[in-house]
Amino acid sequence: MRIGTSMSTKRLDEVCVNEYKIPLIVMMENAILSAIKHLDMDLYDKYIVVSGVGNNGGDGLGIARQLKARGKDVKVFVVGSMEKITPCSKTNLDILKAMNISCRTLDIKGENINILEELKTSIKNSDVLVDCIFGTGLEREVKGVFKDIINIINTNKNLVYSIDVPSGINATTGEILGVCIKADKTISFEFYKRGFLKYETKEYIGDVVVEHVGIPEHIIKKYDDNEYITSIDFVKGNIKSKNKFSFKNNFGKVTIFAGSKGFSGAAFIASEAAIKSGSGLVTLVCDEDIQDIISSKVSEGMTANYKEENRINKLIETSSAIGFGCGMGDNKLTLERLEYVLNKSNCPMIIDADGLNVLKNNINILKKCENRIIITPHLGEMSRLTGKSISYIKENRLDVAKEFAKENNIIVLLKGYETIITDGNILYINPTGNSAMANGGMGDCLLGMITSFIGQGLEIFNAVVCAAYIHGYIGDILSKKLYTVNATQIINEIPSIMNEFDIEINL
Ligand SMILES: NC(=O)C1=CN([C@@H]2O[C@H](COP(=O)(O)OP(=O)(O)OC[C@H]3O[C@@H](n4cnc5c(N)ncnc54)[C@H](O)[C@@H]3O)[C@@H](O)[C@H]2O)[C@@H](O)CC1
Ligand SMILES: Nc1ncnc2c1ncn2[C@@H]1O[C@H](COP(=O)(O)OP(=O)(O)O)[C@@H](O)[C@H]1O
Ligand SMILES: [K+]
Repeated sequence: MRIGTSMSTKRLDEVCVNEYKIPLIVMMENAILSAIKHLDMDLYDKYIVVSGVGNNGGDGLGIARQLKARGKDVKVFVVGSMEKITPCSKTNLDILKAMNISCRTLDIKGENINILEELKTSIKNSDVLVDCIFGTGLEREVKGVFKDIINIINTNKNLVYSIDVPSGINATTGEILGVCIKADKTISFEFYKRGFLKYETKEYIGDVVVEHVGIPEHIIKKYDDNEYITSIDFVKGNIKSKNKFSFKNNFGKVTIFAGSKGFSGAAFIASEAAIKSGSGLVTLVCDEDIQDIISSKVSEGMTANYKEENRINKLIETSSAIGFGCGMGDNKLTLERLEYVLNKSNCPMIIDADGLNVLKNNINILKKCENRIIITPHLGEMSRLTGKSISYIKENRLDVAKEFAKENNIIVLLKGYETIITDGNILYINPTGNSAMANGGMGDCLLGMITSFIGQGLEIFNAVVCAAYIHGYIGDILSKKLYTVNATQIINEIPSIMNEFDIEINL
């Protein structure tokens, strides 16, 4: 699914109208027809449509017409200066009038008290309200009669469906411009609006569906912003199939540097996650004093300790991916080890936890490793790395992650609700995962999965996107029956879920 801003919508509209000669009224009618599919017409008969005078309002007027054509009871309220009504909205308003569909207008300069009372009563007597006051064209604080209407809708609430965006939200930034409709469902067009990704907007947008307005795929592709929400089909398309001729060398040899005294769990989880994700060979490098404990638990993996220099050098040279950092300790030795592995390796390297902590003020050591480093910080780690506050990063997650990735020529996976994966140019939002997974070890598990997927030969960026998706997908399945989901429970489910994703097993 594509992510887009108000600007993306505007640019796409202009290109379609000017270059491809698709009249706006045609796209509007497509928008109308795709929106009404979501209005639960089998369940509800009484509708109110509240429209503005922009094209979002035009969508609403067309929806009213289509509802009437399906035998529904529809009342329409139009708010705004009639001299500003857009041509397509005017066309739809004229059709409504000609069809004698009840249509009340609230002019911003007029005395509207009686109509506002009528709106309140109508809401109470209806099943569904369709909100088409503002769409992507909202650009300043909502005031006056617009504000009154939105407050009335929110306080007398029945079921509210917002078209394109809940009226009152800035589609690009997610800022609430004074007041905003609280939608139960938002039926958006072509793009999942970038503003919806701001955590504070979740109470306004409800469930979001993204519908099409009839623009051919190749045109959208040409003008999209390279920002997407990962789809299950994308993941299925990228998972490597095991065919009958495969043997272990086909599935990568990975090395994981993790663990220290008191943190052997992190090393175990990361290695076990890599094994269960399908790596051919997994070796864990750890301190000698925890090697035995881990060896006894990771029966399918190998272990090495830091004293075995030749062996480690060989592992670094021959690995197809290296994971680094979980439970290693935030200290000088970890930094030295990180520099050592960075210098000696050529393969992709995934850095997490203490590997990130020691990078603070030392980010320049990544400079010579162009295009093969993936970092997987949570907000706290990202704050230490960038020197920016957690609240600033939270507010500007997408741009902070993108800029940091671009500046350092790395892939950034910024963890949390709706994890971000970006290389500074392309950005994916991961829609899976939940708060039952917010506990120790989850990040170690993710590191193991990413290392494994890259080691198995998936394209690096796609591997990160797929690992994050499957990690959260398993968490979502487990959380349906478990209050809390632990990393070991995720690990146990990886093989069966991978099997589900590997749809084209070539037997
Ligand atoms: N490609 C697409 O995605 C399509 C989008 N369409 C619809 O078109 C919409 C965009 O239409 P518009 O660009 O006309 O924008 P809107 O319909 O969002 O409205 C903009 C109008 O509101 C006024 N306005 C802005 N801020 C205000 C405020 N704070 N108080 C009072 N008035 C304010 C503006 O002056 C303008 O008249 C989309 O959201 C979508 O619903 C479809 O109709 C056609 C195809
Ligand atoms: N509320 C949430 N919604 C979605 N995913 C979550 C949520 N909380 C945690 N996760 C996922 O769980 C993992 C936790 O990683 P991290 O914070 O590094 O944990 P730890 O360091 O404790 O192992 C991340 O992949 C994160 O995206
Ligand atoms: K709207």
